[in-house]
Amino acid sequence: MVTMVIEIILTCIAVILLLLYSLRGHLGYQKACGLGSIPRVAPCLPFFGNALHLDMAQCHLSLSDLRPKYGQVFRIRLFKEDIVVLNDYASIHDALIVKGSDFAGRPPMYRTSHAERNKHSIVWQTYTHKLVFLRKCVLKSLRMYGAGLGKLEERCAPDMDTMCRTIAGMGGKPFNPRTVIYDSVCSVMLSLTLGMKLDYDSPSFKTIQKMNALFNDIFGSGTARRLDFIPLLKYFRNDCYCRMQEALQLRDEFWEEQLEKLKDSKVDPECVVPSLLEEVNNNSTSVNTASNGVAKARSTGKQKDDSQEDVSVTTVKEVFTNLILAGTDTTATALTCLLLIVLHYPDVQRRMQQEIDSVVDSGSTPSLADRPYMPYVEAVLLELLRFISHVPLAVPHHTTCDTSVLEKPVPINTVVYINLWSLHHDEAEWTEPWTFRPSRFLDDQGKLVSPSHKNRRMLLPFGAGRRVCLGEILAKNRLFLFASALLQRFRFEPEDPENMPEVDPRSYEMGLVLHPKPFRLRALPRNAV
Ligand code: HEM
Repeated sequence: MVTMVIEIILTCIAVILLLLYSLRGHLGYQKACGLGSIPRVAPCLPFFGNALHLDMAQCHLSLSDLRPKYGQVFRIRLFKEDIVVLNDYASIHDALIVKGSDFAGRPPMYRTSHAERNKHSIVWQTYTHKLVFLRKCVLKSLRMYGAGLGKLEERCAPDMDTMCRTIAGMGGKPFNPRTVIYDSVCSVMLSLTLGMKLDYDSPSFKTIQKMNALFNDIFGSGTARRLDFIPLLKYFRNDCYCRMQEALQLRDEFWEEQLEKLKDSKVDPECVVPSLLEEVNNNSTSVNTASNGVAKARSTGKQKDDSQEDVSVTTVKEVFTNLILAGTDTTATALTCLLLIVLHYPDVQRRMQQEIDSVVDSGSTPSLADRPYMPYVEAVLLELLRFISHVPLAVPHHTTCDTSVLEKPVPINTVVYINLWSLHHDEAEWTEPWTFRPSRFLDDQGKLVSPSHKNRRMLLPFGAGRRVCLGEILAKNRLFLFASALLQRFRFEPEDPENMPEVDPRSYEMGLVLHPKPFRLRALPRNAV
């Protein structure tokens, strides 16, 4: 009896505390916190905030709908968290470029801090010396300049060839292009990061596909976010939590299998994973040296800082997972969307093919050296990234100090969403934003407008500033190589011209990135090669 009374009292205290906590926002707490000058979206309910009024599965659409009423910068509340949303070029530029490091953090989230992933990751780590160091290492290994570009072509060639042969093998019958494109893009990513190729049918390749699919669910589905707000759900067999455990297990299995192979002399030592592992080896050597009382120095003789010392095998594993995930779904989806778009805009397909045929010798495949001579193809790729904006809210940012956006104060540790979707579909800036129109990026002579042209400045599909996408140059080059090879070799036609799948990106579904609904097409060989 006494126990029951105690339990009831404790439950009442817990409920009162919870209510008081969730009412803080309504009692002027936010004003005290310094977000008072940024309009807050209503209705903001106790405990839930705006969570019940936003479509969490298509948050970019809900947030963009709020812009006419609340302006370019507003804030929403999801459970106990206030989130500032930046919706136009002026505010995004101010935060990411002018204020740079102030907005370069990442918020702590249960899904990313589980198993301490955010301490090792590039995508999820907040703005630390270690992050800056890791970004530098990866960029150096990817080498998207000079001779590095030749290497990229070499690494892409076998997978592009497999992709085109598989498509040709369909013999003009309708098929869903997603899988074949996805496998080729994923294989290039594995070869760029590990420095070796995996067979598409190998168990290791299948493990990666499965791991990617699980992470896609974990970060894509709106309901998965509940775990960040209510981590206790993990004790109730929460779906997202179970998937997270499974994905990490697959990642570890893959890693155990590959680690031995990575010691093989055939592996390119300059690729991301081997070169980071080398860094770890150097660290352990120098730590041992330091513990013997000798000066703390790397094998190269240079002084090193804490950020380098902190790089462990766990870090390498996490960076590898980041690159495979971020580098596959984004590019594969953009290419799949391009095929859907050319079904709807046959004139775009014809003009791309005319340009490719006029620049590339018959018998050769397009190379990166051809890029400057193909302004129309370039304009199509820019318009593709604007039109689909398939990373619509970028990755959440977090303020690293008390700062401001467009002179409105924003306190330290505030979550900030960069609404690229709204930026790229703003009717005041883009004429007919829901129409696919590559000519926005061309001048009267059909040349690509300069990077300082308003339309190019306002196009930020990779974000900007300190956390700009690490794969931006790789992605642009790979999109060019894959897109021009596909259009050189095939004419794409709808399976059923009367019943074409929707091209409007407002109909796409959210995963890790936005995806069009599955569709089928016919690929008819052209005779250019
Ligand atoms: C069409 C292709 C791609 C698009 C549209 C895209 C877009 C983005 C965006 C919007 C962000 C978030 C920027 C921010 O936080 O403000 C990002 C981050 C990132 N992307 Fe990409 N991306 C693409 C391809 C790639 C590729 C191929 C790689 C592989 C190297 C990659 C690796 C990353 C990484 C590691 C980050 C996290 C950077 C950080 O947090 O410091 N992405 N990407």
